[in-house]
Amino acid sequence: MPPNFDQRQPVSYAARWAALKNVPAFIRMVWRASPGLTTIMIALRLVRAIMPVTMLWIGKLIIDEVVRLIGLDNSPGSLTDWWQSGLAGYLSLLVIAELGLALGSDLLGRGVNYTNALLQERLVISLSIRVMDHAADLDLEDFEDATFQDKLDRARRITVGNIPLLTQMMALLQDLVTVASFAAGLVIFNPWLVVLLLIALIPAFLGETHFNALTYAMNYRRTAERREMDYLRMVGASAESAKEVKIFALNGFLRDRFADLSQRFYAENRGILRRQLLWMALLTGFGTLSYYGAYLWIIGATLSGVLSIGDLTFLSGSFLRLRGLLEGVLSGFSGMASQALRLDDLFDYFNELPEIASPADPLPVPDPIRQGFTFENVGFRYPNAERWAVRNLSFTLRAGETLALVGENGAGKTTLVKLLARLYDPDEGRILLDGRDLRDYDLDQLRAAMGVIFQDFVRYAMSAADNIAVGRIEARGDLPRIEAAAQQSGADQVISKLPAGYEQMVGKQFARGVDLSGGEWQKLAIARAYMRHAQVLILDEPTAALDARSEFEVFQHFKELSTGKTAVLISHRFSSVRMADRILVLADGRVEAEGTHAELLAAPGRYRDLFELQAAGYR
Ligand SMILES: Nc1ncnc2c1ncn2[C@@H]1O[C@H](COP(=O)(O)OP(=O)(O)OP(=O)(O)O)[C@@H](O)[C@H]1O
Repeated sequence: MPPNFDQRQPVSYAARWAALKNVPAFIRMVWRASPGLTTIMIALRLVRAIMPVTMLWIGKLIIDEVVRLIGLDNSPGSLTDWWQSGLAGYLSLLVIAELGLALGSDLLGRGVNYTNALLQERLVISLSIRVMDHAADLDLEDFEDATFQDKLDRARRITVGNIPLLTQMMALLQDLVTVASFAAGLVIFNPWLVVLLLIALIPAFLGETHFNALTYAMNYRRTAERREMDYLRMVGASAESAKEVKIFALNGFLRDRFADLSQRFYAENRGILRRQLLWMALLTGFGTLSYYGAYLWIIGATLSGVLSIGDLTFLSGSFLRLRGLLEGVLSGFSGMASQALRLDDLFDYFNELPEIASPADPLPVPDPIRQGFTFENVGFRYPNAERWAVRNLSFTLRAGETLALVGENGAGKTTLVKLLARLYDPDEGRILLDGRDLRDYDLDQLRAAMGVIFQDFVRYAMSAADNIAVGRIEARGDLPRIEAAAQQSGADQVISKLPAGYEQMVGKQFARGVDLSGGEWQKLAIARAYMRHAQVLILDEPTAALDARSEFEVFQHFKELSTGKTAVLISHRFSSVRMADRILVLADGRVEAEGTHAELLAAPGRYRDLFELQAAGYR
């Protein structure tokens, strides 16, 4: 196994910021996950946002009132005297209000955390469901594309665990409102204070952004080296490589290579850090100067009586908090940009649209099918494949017949079945059902009319009953029907040996699961086909792991149960194939010969050769 280190391609600084474009769509997703919780969350955050300025303002009123009371002639001495004099009524109200706000702020904080946790859960659930639903709509072809698989994998990973962007976005909203409320407070006293504040912050902010961009660009430029360093670190100290590193005494080599790379990195990084140190010292110094300029004005105005002592505390408090808040807002945007970048994967995935779908005005699938399916010069190539999997394929699958497909590995048998079930559409030619193109029919009805069991059927880590019920999931609660299907495929014998019978959990993924042999799994899978009243039954070699007797029995059952139905079976065993009404011999994606077993054996050709080869093995 290759050492596991982050292989994601990084993006440029500009692209990172551009990812903020995803935020509106993200907000819609949050809203859709839970309109109620989103509203409560925003309301709580908004109330919380204006609390700091309100508390500071009441603090100012308290100080002004205290100063006024102290200045009174004959002011009472102790707190009790004050209380009895009735002079401190307004002050008491203010203090109670301040206390109430402090308690309320705590409570609100907890409310925000609670709502946030619930909303996170709702969002993860709703996104996971959307990812699953969307996967069900997409074409099989998409799943065979490596780029798409990466996309799907990353989209799925986003929906596991918390989504930090949600919390970041809400916290940023709250901080922005708090900033606005403090700034409004400053404007009331003197609009120039806001200007001074901006002068104090903007140069430092620009400087910080510039150096962040430089560091980011350096990391971006050195991606290859950084990944090599990660790789060396992994190989140098991991369980997978420990054996070889010891045997070949590679430690010194790996360490020197790592040290060499990191030294170059270090030198460049130090250069940036030095310049940052100088510039930032200057710019923040400038900021501090204008901050104290504002402070000077505030003190001056207080001394000259324009401002009260309460105003002084309010303004200096506001100034101090605004500085911290604005820095937080700026880094909040930057954090949001990185998180929003991860959403690209999710949106890319959601933007992928299926090509195989029902037409606008679909035909109903005929019941019963009268003529059957006709392949007319069908050609199909898998995505990104050079070779045609099938080409110039022409034949008819007649309604009511049992057709066997034979051919060597890679001849195109499974591909033919996938085309028949419209898991893919042909690239050339067409497939007709009762004279009309397969693409004109309702896709859901078409799939419902077919029971296909593939050679690589899924082994569900669920109960034995559910493993059969997946063939017709609506009938999951219908045990007699499940039992009948099991009996028809021979799965009933497997299930009777399980400790918990039909309720037995199979597969080893979960505790209490009992694993089955390949042949036993196949019997469960084949029962799925009998769960549906399909007009067309297809068994694509799901019997490979069955012993000869079981396969014979399975196919005999299949033949009996498919009387009057259209059936296709794929097998490499001639004992099974010969039961079919007609046999198609495929080679290189085309029909090479067709006929009954007897007809095909009578003439020289691939069928006879293969048959004799197999027969020789048993002699
Ligand atoms: N998902 C895929 N992507 C690319 N090529 C594929 C894919 N599946 C099959 N092929 C190719 O298409 C050709 C036909 O494959 P197909 O699976 O239809 O053969 P088959 O006759 O069913 O073979 P087998 O007897 O081994 O099951 C082969 O050359 C195969 O390599």
